[in-house]
Amino acid sequence: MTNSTLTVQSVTKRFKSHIAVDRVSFALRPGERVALLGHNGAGKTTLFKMALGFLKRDEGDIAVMGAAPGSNSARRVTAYLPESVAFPAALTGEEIVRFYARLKGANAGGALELLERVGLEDAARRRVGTYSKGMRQRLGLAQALIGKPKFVLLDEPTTGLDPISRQNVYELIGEVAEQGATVLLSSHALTELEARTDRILILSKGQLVADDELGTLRAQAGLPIRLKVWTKPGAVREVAEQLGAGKMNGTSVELDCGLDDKVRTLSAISALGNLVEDVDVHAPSLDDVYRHFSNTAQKEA
Ligand SMILES: Nc1ncnc2c1ncn2[C@@H]1O[C@H](COP(=O)(O)OP(=O)(O)OP(=O)(O)O)[C@@H](O)[C@H]1O
Repeated sequence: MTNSTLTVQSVTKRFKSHIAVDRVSFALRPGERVALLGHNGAGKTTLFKMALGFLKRDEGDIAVMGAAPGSNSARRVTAYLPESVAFPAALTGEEIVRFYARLKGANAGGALELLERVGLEDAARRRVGTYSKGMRQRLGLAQALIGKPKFVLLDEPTTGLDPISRQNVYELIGEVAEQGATVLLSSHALTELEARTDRILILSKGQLVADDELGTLRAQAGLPIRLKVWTKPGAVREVAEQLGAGKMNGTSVELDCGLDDKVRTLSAISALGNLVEDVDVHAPSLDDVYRHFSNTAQKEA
């Protein structure tokens, strides 16, 4: 546990009689990119606020690199990007990053590089009041990353960003993690997280209902793999019969198989030779995995 960037041990937070976070435990290691997922009101922001020291927990323990959240040593290593960032409209992007660099005792050159890294070099001398929402969000990310933080908390960092900017944000997150920082981000945009995070945490009604790599969660969920077999013209029925498959249309046959059965099924398809033109293999998506764990938790509740 001493090696962890963030340690959360059996943490509970109540608002009057409502339990917002319920006995949650996990630990994050250096260099991990972790997605925190959950329905509206699941407790994600409450957990963030406790890790930042903005809110006191009712039970359990939280430590940021061994220090109490909100303490000087925790604040020195922590960066936070809230879902909506606000900056003084009259200042330019460059003035803002210079200001934060001074505040954090960081090098101004590095801060200006970050401004470039988020694609704001051309707008650096423009007043923030003229920035679009996406530009303000990117400025927020640059500001958060000043001073090479070790623990980076990002609350829906890609909301309001266009596809290229989203890609840039994930590239930057990847670079920061490669340098050893732990990135914990909350998001509802599951598709874009799939290949860009190392670990998934799912909260449901305040409880942590899943915590692992996507591949492991897929295996735990036991969801089927979907295969779509494109056939030679006129061969759909024969291929469907040979594979004992259910669904078919004019040009393709669809079938589901378990993870254990994937190789055997692909061999059976391959044995059909030139009756088959192509095969698409769809592993369960993060959306499917998320739905599985959330629905299971709701049913158990
Ligand atoms: N200050 C507060 N006072 C009372 N209840 C609160 C307070 N803050 C949060 N809650 C409640 O705690 C629960 C968890 O809220 P939280 O904001 O952590 O959810 P979330 O997962 O971040 O949701 P979203 O995806 O909508 O941002 C909700 O039921 C919310 O209404």
